[in-house]
Amino acid sequence: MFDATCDLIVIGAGAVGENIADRAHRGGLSVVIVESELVGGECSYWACMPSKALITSVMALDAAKNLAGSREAVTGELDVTAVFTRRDSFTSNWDDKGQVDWLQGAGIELIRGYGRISGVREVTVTGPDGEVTLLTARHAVAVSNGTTATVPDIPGLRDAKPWTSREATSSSTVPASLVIIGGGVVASEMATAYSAFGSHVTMLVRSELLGGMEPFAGEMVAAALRAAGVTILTAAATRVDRTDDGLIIELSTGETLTAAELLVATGRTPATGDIGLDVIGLEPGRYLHVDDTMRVEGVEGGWLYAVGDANGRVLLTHQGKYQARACGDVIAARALGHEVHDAPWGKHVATADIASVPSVVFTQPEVASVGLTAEQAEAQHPGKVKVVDYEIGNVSGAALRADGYQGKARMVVNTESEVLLGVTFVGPEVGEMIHAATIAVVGQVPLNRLWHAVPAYPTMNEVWLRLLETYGL
Ligand SMILES: Cc1cc2nc3c(=O)[nH]c(=O)nc-3n(C[C@H](O)[C@H](O)[C@H](O)COP(=O)(O)OP(=O)(O)OC[C@H]3O[C@@H](n4cnc5c(N)ncnc54)[C@H](O)[C@@H]3O)c2cc1C
Ligand SMILES: NC(=O)c1ccc[n+]([C@@H]2O[C@H](COP(=O)([O-])OP(=O)(O)OC[C@H]3O[C@@H](n4cnc5c(N)ncnc54)[C@H](O)[C@@H]3O)[C@@H](O)[C@H]2O)c1
Repeated sequence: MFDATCDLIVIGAGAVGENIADRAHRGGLSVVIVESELVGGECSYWACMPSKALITSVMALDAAKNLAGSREAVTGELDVTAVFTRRDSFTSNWDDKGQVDWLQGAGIELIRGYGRISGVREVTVTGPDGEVTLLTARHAVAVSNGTTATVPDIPGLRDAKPWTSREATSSSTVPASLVIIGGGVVASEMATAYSAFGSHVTMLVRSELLGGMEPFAGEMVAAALRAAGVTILTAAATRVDRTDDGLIIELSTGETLTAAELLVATGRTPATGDIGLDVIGLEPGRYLHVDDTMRVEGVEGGWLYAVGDANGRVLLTHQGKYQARACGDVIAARALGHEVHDAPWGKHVATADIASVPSVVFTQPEVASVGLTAEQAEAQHPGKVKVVDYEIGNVSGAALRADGYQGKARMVVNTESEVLLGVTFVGPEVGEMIHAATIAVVGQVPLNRLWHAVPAYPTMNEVWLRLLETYGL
């Protein structure tokens, strides 16, 4: 057994773990990071990057088809093999050498293997060949080991070995027909991609698409998917069997579907089932509850942190990396006796997780949002909320971008303080517009000052002017 001591041990070298390690090392600590699969994690190889690489070509083709003049130049079909090849380049063909080199350059020690907490500030790593390494941290252990796809307990489903997001984002073949269980973000994005690749896609949903967002977002995405040939059924799978001819899916409605492939996109499960949480009195298999500095609650001595997907606060890479910057910095500050800035919006807390999370759903149309929906705002600020809607297609910049541009913008205003609580844009290419909204929400910019942020003409950002005019400015 090899023993090593360092200041900080990070379990999981996804985007989040890399950032914790980097910030803590820059802050003056020695750091060992443990990774059981590929350095770079889910986002780099089976989530954000490959899924977006698949969809971008679909969007570019749609953009060309939606403009007279360009439309006439589109004489062929999407080259799906070329799309897969381009996707493979974004995953470096599932080779993490580039990220390992980056870790080395940053001065962070990598131990390959599966890490388990085996005592106070102690992690035991089982390597790929069974070799065991005992790591001891002088100051802290950070868990950033992510989540795995949830596979619900539907009779026959596990035995049928369905696709999860991993297979959907890494496949180099297009099933002739694809049934997707779920109506969330993964389901909607993959339905967009695979229907464009020529698969006959059927989504099995419980209710509207993209639950938790403004209802018009799910409605517009559903309408576009239907127009693209996707069937959306409000039904549950009650039994699944894989046969030599594909999958047979029995539904709660009494119908039976057959499909070449089945994708399960029903959310995520924390990967905390087998990382030794029981050794320190925590319940395995659950998200680790943390304070705003990412310190796990209920651990004596406060040496354990959980960051990114592992704490379940927000399952998005950019928020996880934001938490990681705060966490890496605060671990270094606490270790070295420096001042800790843990008041809301301080350097060492992830306040934006609560107040203003931006996200973009890469469907066609895109959904870009930040902060609260109208319903959430009304629940938190009863009687003090005004909702302003505007058709983005009425803005010159949008009309120029696509013939017959269809899109909708909503801003949710606190009428007492006259600041924005939330913004949602739905439409082609709105993803790039959301950062202005994030700045306005985080900065709590008063509307009468936002009025002076004049959008350039003729860009789609002129929707801001129209929203403010509609509000009454
Ligand atoms: C299909 C899909 C598309 C997505 N698209 C987006 C997007 O466009 N934008 C966005 O912001 N978010 C997106 N997400 C969410 C995003 O992927 C996650 O929020 C992000 O990957 C979380 O990062 P993480 O570092 O916390 O965890 P992960 O990326 O899951 O990394 C955890 C790492 O820990 C390792 N590990 C696990 N257990 C151990 C152990 N015991 N010992 C050692 N190593 C261990 C794993 O191998 C992994 O490398 C998407 C998710 C999915 C499923
Ligand atoms: N563009 C992006 O930023 C992006 C893209 C993909 C994923 N993500 C992140 O990854 C996370 C996981 O995505 P996801 O789509 O798997 O989860 P999700 O929470 O977005 O959607 C889960 C869907 O599955 C349904 N569902 C849950 N249990 C079910 C069951 N037993 N039977 C049938 N349906 C069931 C839900 O009703 C919902 O429609 C998301 O929370 C999101 O934060 C982000």
